[in-house]
Amino acid sequence: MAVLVTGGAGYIGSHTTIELLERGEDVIVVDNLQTGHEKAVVGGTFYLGDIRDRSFLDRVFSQHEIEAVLHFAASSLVGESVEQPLVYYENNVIAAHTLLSVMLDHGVKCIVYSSTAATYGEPGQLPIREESATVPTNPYGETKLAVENMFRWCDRAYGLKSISLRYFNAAGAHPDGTIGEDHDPETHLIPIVMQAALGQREKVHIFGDDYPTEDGTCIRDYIHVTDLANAHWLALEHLRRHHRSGVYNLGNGRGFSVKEVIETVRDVTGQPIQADISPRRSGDPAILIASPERAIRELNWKPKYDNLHTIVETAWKWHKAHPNGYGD
Ligand SMILES: NC(=O)c1ccc[n+]([C@@H]2O[C@H](COP(=O)([O-])OP(=O)(O)OC[C@H]3O[C@@H](n4cnc5c(N)ncnc54)[C@H](O)[C@@H]3O)[C@@H](O)[C@H]2O)c1
Ligand SMILES: O=c1ccn([C@@H]2O[C@H](COP(=O)(O)OP(=O)(O)O[C@H]3O[C@H](CO)[C@H](O)[C@H](O)[C@H]3O)[C@@H](O)[C@H]2O)c(=O)[nH]1
Repeated sequence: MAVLVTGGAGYIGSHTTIELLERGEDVIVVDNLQTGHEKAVVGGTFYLGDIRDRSFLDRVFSQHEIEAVLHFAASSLVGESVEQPLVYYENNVIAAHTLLSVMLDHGVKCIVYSSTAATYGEPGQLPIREESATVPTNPYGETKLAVENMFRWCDRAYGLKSISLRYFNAAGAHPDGTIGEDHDPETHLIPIVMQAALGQREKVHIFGDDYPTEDGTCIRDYIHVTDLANAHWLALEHLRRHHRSGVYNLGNGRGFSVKEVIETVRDVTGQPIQADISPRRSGDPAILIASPERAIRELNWKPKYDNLHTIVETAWKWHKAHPNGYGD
């Protein structure tokens, strides 16, 4: 039996593919490479194709005996989602609908899903627990939540079992430095600061220093991509054993400000890194910190890279060796 990974050529999907291969799983990756890289897929069977294409998916499900799906494929830029909501409804919601109906046609009833802290919107209380209100403030979070809800109803109607993993800020790279984050355009803070350390950007723009935090900059909960990958394996095992759907936060439960992140990158890289204060980026909540208690308790998840310094070190190893990402 095989595990199908949609979006397995992307940042988090490629790290999870390695984790699955190391666990002895038979892995099938499907990706249309809209933001992913074939070079990031280091094993398993790769199919170039789009999950919105029902006949393509049908062929993959007919050729392999698929037991479960890990669903990463999506569009995931918050700003872009505000400008092009219909693109997000199509690639996140309609695509998930196609995937689910093909899965059910082939009797596959087990899925682990990449959800996000963006499903919560502006948090009412910290740390954020899974039962906190979900009021997304952008189409990205809205479409991710819509798919979680689709799973809930499909469990009731068809017995589909799903685990939705709400990641906070994915960061870092595989500790061996062979795969890492490569997005174009890059919008995430840590790779942007790395680009400044490499001299590829003159400076980092800090989006606002008038937030209600100690140093005025936004606070986020950075979680290592390898710890996310491991959580997917644990979620899959949980579904295999308990056949019970659930929603889990994945974060370290500790927050760091934008200024603290930049300072840590200065420390790790030894580069001075210029930064200026720019206007706020619209839609940024001041503080997002997870309560990861449920995942620790129920999935037996133990994040290994739980300090920012180590997270940044792994990112630096990747960026230093691959200054042009997979284009090298
Ligand atoms: N990076 C983060 O901090 C973060 C945080 C929360 C949630 N997520 C979610 O995790 C998942 C992976 O994120 P990532 O950062 O690895 O993104 P990514 O863009 O690197 O990976 C997404 C992959 O999916 C592929 N893809 C997109 N649409 C497709 C389609 N229609 N058919 C086939 N392949 C398609 C892309 O080519 C890419 O390889 C996404 O669902 C994202 O919403 C990411
Ligand atoms: O050049 C930059 C880039 C980012 N930031 C700041 O750094 C923090 C982190 O920003 P990222 O873009 O790295 O991450 P986000 O917190 O915006 O987004 C992440 O968390 C979201 C959930 O809220 C989504 O899941 C999204 O996919 C995921 O990347 C934010 O305060 C942002 O304003 C800067 O100051 N300058």
